[in-house]
Amino acid sequence: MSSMSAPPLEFAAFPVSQPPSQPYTIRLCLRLRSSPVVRARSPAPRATATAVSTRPAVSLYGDRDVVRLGLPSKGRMAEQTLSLLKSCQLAVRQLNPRQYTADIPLIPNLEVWFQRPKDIVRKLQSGDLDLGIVGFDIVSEYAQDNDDLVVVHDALDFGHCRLSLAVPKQGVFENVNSMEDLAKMPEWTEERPLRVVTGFGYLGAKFLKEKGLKHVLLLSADGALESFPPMGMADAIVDLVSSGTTLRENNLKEIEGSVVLESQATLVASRKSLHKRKGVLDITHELLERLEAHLRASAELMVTANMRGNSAEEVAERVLSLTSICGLQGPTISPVYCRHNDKVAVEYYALNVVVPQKLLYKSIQELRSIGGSGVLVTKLTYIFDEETPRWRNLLSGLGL
Ligand SMILES: Nc1ncnc2c1ncn2[C@@H]1O[C@H](COP(=O)(O)OP(=O)(O)OP(=O)(O)O)[C@@H](O)[C@H]1O
Ligand SMILES: O=P(O)(O)OC[C@H]1O[C@H](OP(=O)(O)OP(=O)(O)O)[C@H](O)[C@@H]1O
Ligand SMILES: [Mg+2]
Repeated sequence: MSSMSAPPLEFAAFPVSQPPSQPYTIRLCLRLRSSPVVRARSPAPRATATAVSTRPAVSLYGDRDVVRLGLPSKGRMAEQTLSLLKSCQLAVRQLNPRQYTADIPLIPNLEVWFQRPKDIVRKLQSGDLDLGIVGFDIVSEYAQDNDDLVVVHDALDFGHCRLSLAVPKQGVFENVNSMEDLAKMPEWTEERPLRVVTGFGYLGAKFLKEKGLKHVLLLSADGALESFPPMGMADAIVDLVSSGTTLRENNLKEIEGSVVLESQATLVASRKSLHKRKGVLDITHELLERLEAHLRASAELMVTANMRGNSAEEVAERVLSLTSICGLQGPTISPVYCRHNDKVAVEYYALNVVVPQKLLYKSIQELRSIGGSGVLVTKLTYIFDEETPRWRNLLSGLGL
């Protein structure tokens, strides 16, 4: 668990028109950490002999030929990202675990950079990265609805979680079961607003405004948020939920309509890079094809079985009568030739069929019931379709 960032009022939602010391009602005009308002509240720096700039590093967009992919350097997404790429034959080669750079030998013109998830989004926006794998929550929070970033694959099938508001189960919230109930509570006033702590200032503020909450003070922290209400430091939280265990263990509950956003890992790209940097579009195409084909394949298994029969058609009739087996286009049935009394004969047919993983056992039982034997089951690496709709959508979104 990471520690809380201090101070929690970093993006307190005070109105622009009033100084922060006055009573405030949320107007949802957030000042993020490095905002002028926050800086204006710190004492002015003393003049020193050396001028030190604290501006963010500035990139020179056009300065490189190599394409850059940002991957999470830490946290729960890091390992799963590498393992997904490995399953797509795109193993990442990192010479030293402390190095932030690596490569994927199969794609020569690609550099991998390990970064914190939010920095992946920021660097995609600044042009220092071209592609990245990061949770949709982070994309939505840090890209803030502008269209510099393009989500190339929105469902990489790991890092599933939701961003949700939660309140204590007991006390004033005991009978609060929906966002409407929360918005109607008389307890929250200009003088005593509902204090909501979150690491998602942009999404949190937008959501609370959409839900019609009037008197809200948004507080910023980025770890162990579930401890804030029991410690009396906040009334509610907006945080990620996966199994729900952390909420439950801290006596918090989600309420109806409290989900801000559903999230999982995504492949994102910089729109500008897709348009302008040589090689980005081709690499994106290859990554997308491999990821889609692999994810599709990972839900299926290839089943091979021997079937006794008089003809391929007769075997096909029996197989197609089964409910669990239909294959991608239908089963492939081919004769198995063997020598019988010096003559080549066909007694068996080999059946090849792709079966959904969850129907495997049922298919085996059904195959046996129609005379199937010697059943082999193989994992599939890829199922490539003719063209991925995501690629078509990407091109049309780019106007290509
Ligand atoms: N409980 C969870 N279950 C599944 N996925 C999660 C969960 N919490 C977060 N995620 C996803 O994983 C991403 C990274 O979360 P993680 O907790 O590893 O990093 P972090 O919160 O930024 O860092 P840290 O927890 O080390 O402060 C999140 O942005 C989200 O997409
Ligand atoms: O619903 P659950 O499965 O219990 O998961 C939810 C918790 O997971 C994340 O915390 P994390 O472990 O990343 O710690 P953090 O608060 O320090 O980020 C998230 O911020 C929640 O606290
Ligand atoms: Mg975390």
